[in-house]
Amino acid sequence: MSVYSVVSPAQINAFFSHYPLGRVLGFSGITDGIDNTNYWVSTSEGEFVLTVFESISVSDLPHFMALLGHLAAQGLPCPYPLPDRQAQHLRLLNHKHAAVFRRCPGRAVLKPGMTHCRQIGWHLARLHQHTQDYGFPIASNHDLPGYLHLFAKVAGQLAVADLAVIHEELAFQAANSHAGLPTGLIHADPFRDNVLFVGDKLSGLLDFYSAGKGVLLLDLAIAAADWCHDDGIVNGAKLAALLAGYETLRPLHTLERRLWPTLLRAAALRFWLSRLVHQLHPRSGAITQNKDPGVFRQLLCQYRQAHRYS
Ligand SMILES: Nc1ncnc2c1ncn2[C@@H]1O[C@H](COP(=O)(O)OP(=O)(O)OP(=O)(O)O)[C@@H](O)[C@H]1O
Ligand SMILES: N[C@@H](CCO)C(=O)O
Repeated sequence: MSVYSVVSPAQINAFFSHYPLGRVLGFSGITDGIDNTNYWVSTSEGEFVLTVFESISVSDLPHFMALLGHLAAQGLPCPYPLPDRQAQHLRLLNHKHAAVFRRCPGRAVLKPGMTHCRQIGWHLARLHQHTQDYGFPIASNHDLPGYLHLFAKVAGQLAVADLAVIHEELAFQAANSHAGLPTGLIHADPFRDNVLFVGDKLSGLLDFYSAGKGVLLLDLAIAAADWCHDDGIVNGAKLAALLAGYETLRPLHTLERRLWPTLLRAAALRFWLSRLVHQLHPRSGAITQNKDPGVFRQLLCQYRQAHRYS
């Protein structure tokens, strides 16, 4: 998260007065993440997170709020928007839509081990199972047109060597369609900073604002891109643990197994491109993060090398 919308104590107090959540005792901006503005808020009733939505379209927001309610009702460890005194889940703050969530226990694990990789795999399978019949109306942009859209934003500013890798990879992805793979609701951003653990137990799966209908296996490939390497060096044992955790609940189909190396490459390409967009077109904000795009270039090159010899 970054803080783009700066709010005053008076605004926070006024905002929270619409909720039956007690008296505000203090608040501070959260620096993790990129897309929305988040604040920790302590009240006399407990610990909360206030999210000010910065870029999600107003027409999409109710769908995300309903999805979070559905996931929580299914017993997934996901924060859901708390209702205000009028039973509304969204309110305006500084002319932007905002919502309040209970703060989940736990911390993000920055150096995950096998158990963590296994658990995120298992929870993604659980997410996919519990949303099988959930009609989510938003399509994921994790597909070739989405990659091309991101690439168009940065192509003019890239080094020749990077352009060559990206062009080759886009051509490879175009020639290896994901058609026929099982689809459903995907989280699309199951990065380490969106997952909390208490000890070795997963206690929070956060940030569903990239979710959409897409290829299920992409969720695993995206998780692999963030969880299954050690400082940019692919860790095969962690990849195996991620897959094993997932397959405990949902064994992969033959086509999914065949396309796994292709999807690993797609996920690395996607986050290389999206981080380049953030780096080369930064948004202004009071506290903002810039994450390294290079790690995904490095992963993509390793995946390509491994795929060539597989
Ligand atoms: N309900 C919650 N409980 C505990 N921590 C939370 C909660 N909601 C958000 N956070 C914290 O705030 C951070 C940012 O939240 P979130 O990931 O939703 O923001 P974002 O800007 O949408 O991020 P991203 O760039 O990953 O899309 C999380 O990494 C987590 O540390
Ligand atoms: N998790 C993504 C940002 C998602 O918007 C990244 O680290 O690049």
